[in-house]
Amino acid sequence: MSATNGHTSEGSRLKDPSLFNTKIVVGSRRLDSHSNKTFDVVYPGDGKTVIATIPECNAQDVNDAVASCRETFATFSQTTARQRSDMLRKLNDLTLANIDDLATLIVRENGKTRAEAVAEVKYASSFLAWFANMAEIGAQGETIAAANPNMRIHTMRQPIGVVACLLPWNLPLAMATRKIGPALAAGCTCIVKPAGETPLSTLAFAELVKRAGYPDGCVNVVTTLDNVAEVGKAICEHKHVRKVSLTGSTRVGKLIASQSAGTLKKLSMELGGNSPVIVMNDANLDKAIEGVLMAKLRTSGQTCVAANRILVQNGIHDKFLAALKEKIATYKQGDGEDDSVKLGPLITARAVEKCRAHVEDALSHGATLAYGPSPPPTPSSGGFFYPPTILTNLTSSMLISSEETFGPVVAIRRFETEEEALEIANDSDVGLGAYLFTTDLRIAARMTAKIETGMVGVNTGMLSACESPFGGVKESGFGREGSKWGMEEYQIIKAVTTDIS
Ligand SMILES: NC(=O)C1=CN([C@@H]2O[C@H](COP(=O)(O)OP(=O)(O)OC[C@H]3O[C@@H](n4cnc5c(N)ncnc54)[C@H](OP(=O)(O)O)[C@@H]3O)[C@@H](O)[C@H]2O)C=CC1
Ligand SMILES: O=C(O)CCCC(=O)O
Repeated sequence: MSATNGHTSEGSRLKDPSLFNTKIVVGSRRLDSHSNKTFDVVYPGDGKTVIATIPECNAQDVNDAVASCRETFATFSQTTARQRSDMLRKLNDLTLANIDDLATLIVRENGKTRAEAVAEVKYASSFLAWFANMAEIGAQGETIAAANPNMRIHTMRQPIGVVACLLPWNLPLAMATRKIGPALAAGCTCIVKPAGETPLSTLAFAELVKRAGYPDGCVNVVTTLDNVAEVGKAICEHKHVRKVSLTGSTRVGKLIASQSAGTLKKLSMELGGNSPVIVMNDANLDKAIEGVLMAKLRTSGQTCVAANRILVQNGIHDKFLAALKEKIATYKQGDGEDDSVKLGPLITARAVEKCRAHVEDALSHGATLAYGPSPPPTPSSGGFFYPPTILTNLTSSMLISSEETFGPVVAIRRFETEEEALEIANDSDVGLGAYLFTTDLRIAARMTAKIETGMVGVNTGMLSACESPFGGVKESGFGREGSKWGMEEYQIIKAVTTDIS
């Protein structure tokens, strides 16, 4: 890669440069990898500036990190739920106190706009606050009415052990706290692997974990880009890792599941989506446009709940399209630090290429380009940008109907009846999010019950909140994050039976 090496000055962008960390975390130590190799983190906004050089880990680094997590688990698992609640509150205070620096790191490693990065830190913080509250509530056991009068049965909830948190690059800090927060609340210790593209916010967060007073080894971090196959396998096959939580693609989810089978780990899989949006004739047009743009363009279209197939009923189709074109034209694309910019770049040149391939495939199968450049642009040297694009006349035969695009491409399909919309929406191997716009409560009640996804937004383009269970069905995975169920994923239920005769 041709690169401008700018990372020596990168830390000076932060108010607290000591949050700019480029070493892995193993217990009290900040280390290079056993491999002595490194990889570069590149700023997606120009596609060439190297903002950090990070250790390329191998299986030995994983083993060291797990050993440290295991050693700490012996004592950390014995802390009280109230102590863990207090520690998480302190960690949340530190996260919010460093919101500007964390947002800067997210803008630089991911490319999203500063407003989005600040929103992400707040979202990340909400999981810490939520699980600080849940630490005590979620630790409660139950008394069971035993059939045998001589027996007393009660349950206790205990931390499952060392957990692995495998993070995506699209919301690097929020997905870190959505996993690390409940793990620490439950009394687990964590080996965290951020995505290779976005390790900096995780490494900064690990420093805050230390400052919050957590024992060394509660949160260890290993980093990799090119050696992810070896590192991922070492984590999944390690007998002392008892649980893996992944947010990533369905392809990688299947790999992790098969690699974890030999040690029968508990798994949480938050995988890819292909979210349908259904806009009914009676929808409030302003709300539908606002919701579609939110669901489509957040993080430049790179979320697993991004609207991928926009199904619009015939009676409102043309009005909807005209309003959408007008509104999308106001989305300025560019450098995330520019306040007037609403859309940042994509994460890599590969992501730009995926958008181009989806648009080209749709056009070759009869779609119409309603908005955006023609021909579809290829990755250029000026950053990983793909311009906002609207396609109409989407059909099932197009790639975009079966694969998430992960970019700012809005693909619209007409439908006539409620049944037809449901059939198209459910014609997918995955089922994570779905959105419905209607002002008729009867339609909403019927359709939300029949949509095959883990989450449905009605008259909103935003499904995500720390208090709401996040997760999917079908090949979007299993397990729920956030909410009152999120901590259970990191616990075992132990039943204790006592003979009192
Ligand atoms: N649900 C979600 O939030 C996400 C969905 N995706 C989907 O995947 C598509 C492709 O994106 P891309 O980044 O290439 O996706 P990949 O499937 O290559 O990677 C997704 C994540 O899994 C990690 N990973 C890859 N291989 C392994 C492995 N063998 N063991 C453990 N972890 C692994 C990656 O880490 P690393 O970056 O270090 O390679 C990354 O964090 C996107 O267009 C999108 O559709 C992608 C990311 C997040
Ligand atoms: O998997 C993702 O894309 C990240 C989660 C998005 C969200 O929480 O809204």
